[in-house]
Amino acid sequence: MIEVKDLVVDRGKLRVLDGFSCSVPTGSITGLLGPSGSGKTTLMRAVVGVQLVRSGTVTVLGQPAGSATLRHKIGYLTQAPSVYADLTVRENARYFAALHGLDSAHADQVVVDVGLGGAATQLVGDLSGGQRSRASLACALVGKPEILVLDEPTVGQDPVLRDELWARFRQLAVDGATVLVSSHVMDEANRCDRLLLIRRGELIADDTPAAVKASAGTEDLDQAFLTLIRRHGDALEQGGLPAGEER
Ligand SMILES: Nc1ncnc2c1ncn2[C@@H]1O[C@H](COP(=O)(O)OP(=O)(O)OP(=O)(O)O)[C@@H](O)[C@H]1O
Repeated sequence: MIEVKDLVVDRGKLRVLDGFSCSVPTGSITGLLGPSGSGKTTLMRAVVGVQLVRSGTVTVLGQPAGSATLRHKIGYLTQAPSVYADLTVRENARYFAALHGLDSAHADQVVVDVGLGGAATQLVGDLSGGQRSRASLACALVGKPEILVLDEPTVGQDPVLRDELWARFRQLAVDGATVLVSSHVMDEANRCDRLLLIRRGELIADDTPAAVKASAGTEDLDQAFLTLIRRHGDALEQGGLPAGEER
C-alpha cells in the first residue's frame, strides 16, 4: 500500500532521512515511533507528497506520492490543527466533505464520531486545544480516505476519548483503510499491528509489538523502546552494530 525505498530527505542543512526504506501493509494500523526529532513527521510528509525529497521513491497505491490521483484517497492529520478558526466545527467538516463530493449528513456523522457532536455549532477558534485537534481529525476522516496518515492524533485527549478514537481507527482498518499513525504513547503503540521504530532517520525496528518486545527481552513496550533506542545509540558509538544485527 505504501512503499518507501532508499529515501533521502534534507531539511535545512540536516539530513533527516538517509536511505530510509519501509513498507506499510493494506488494511492495518502501522505505528511510527521514535524520539522527538527522529524524522516521523518528515516521513509522513513524504508519504502524503508534501515533502521535497533528495532521492529515493515513495509509492502509494502504486502511484508516486503526491500524484494528483491520490489526493482524494489520502487523509492527513497534521500535528498543528489545520481547520478554519472562523468556521464552526460542522461548517469545517461540511466544507471538506463537499470537496470530496460527500453530503452534509455524512459530515455531521463524522463530527459525532470524533466526539464533537455537542460542539458542532461552536466556532473552531473558540474550542479547547483537544477539541480543535479532533475537529481537524474529523476533516481528515471526512473524505473516507483509503490511506490515513495521522501525526500524533490523540495529543491532548483524555483517556476515554483516546480509547474511543483508537477504536475508530481500528474500525477504519477493519473496513480496509491503511492507517499510518505516529505516537509517543506506548499503550497506543501496543494497539498497532506493526511498529516502525525510527532513530535519527534510520529504521531500527519494523515488527509487531510482540516481536519488538521479544527482541528487547521485555514485556513492557516502554522499556523495549528504551532498550532498542539505547542499543542502537551504543552500536553507532562503537562504530557498528552488534554481531548478527543488520542496520
Ligand atoms: N522546516 C524545517 N527546517 C529545518 N529543519 C527541520 C524543519 N522541520 C523539521 N526539521 C528538523 O528535521 C528533524 C526531523 O523532524 P520531524 O518533525 O520529522 O521529527 P519528529 O520525529 O516528527 O519529531 P516529534 O516527535 O517531535 O514530532 C528535526 O531535527 C527537526 O529539527
